[in-house]
Amino acid sequence: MSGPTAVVHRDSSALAKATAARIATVLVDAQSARGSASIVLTGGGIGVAVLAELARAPVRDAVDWRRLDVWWGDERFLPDGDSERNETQARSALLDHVAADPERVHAMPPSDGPDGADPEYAAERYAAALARAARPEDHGPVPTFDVCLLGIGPDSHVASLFPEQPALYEDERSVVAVRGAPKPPPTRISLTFPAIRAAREVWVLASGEGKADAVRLALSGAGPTQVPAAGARGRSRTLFLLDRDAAARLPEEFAAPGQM
Ligand SMILES: O=C1O[C@H](COP(=O)(O)O)[C@@H](O)[C@H](O)[C@H]1O
Repeated sequence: MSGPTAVVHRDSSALAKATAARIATVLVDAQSARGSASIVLTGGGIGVAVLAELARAPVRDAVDWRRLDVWWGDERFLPDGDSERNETQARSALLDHVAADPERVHAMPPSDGPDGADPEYAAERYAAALARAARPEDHGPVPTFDVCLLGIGPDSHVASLFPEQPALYEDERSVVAVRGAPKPPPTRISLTFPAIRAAREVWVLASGEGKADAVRLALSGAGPTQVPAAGARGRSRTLFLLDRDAAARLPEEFAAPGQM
């Protein structure tokens, strides 16, 4: 796993634009090197803003959207089309505006889907889809995602891995149901740490002063049980992509003069 690097942008708009450009570059590079690319999307304010910027950016035309697998890091377990679903928001921000292959857009099941309102079955279904997509060279039950985007909550949750919850201890399953989440809605589906850590690159996105303490803790050597974002690491690279407000309390070793 790679140690994290922090990159600080002037404000949330610059953060969203720069991250959109980064995504396009990573996807183009992956398609050039391996024929296709894969990305894990996040929900949340800055995560969806990044997708909207990517939809607007001319560089989006450099990506071959049909050779892309789209996965989600977590989902709010709500009916299909609910405006609070991460899938619904990602579709309206980006996926409805590009020529993605519907067969390669792998949304997490909704609460009125084939498993009904049972998030455990829905989590198993998603884990099975990931396992089918994994190839022998992936060495595990999930594909080696090219990039996994994660938001971070003020409580330092990433995906739907909340502090002190049982999902944090999962070391076998790639996807779990989460019940009793402290942030609504209480029922969710989430990738686990082993699935997140299968990604080549993990990017934690944070905007706003309300995230500054969570970012500081995640970069201060805290344990992932108390500070889940501290456990989000990529195989090759881990980036914390921040605006100045979210970076306001960075540990000294991350606060490079050129970034502030
Ligand atoms: O509920 C969720 O929240 C987090 C962070 O959201 P934000 O609006 O505070 O940035 C997000 O990462 C996660 O995917 C989502 O389900």
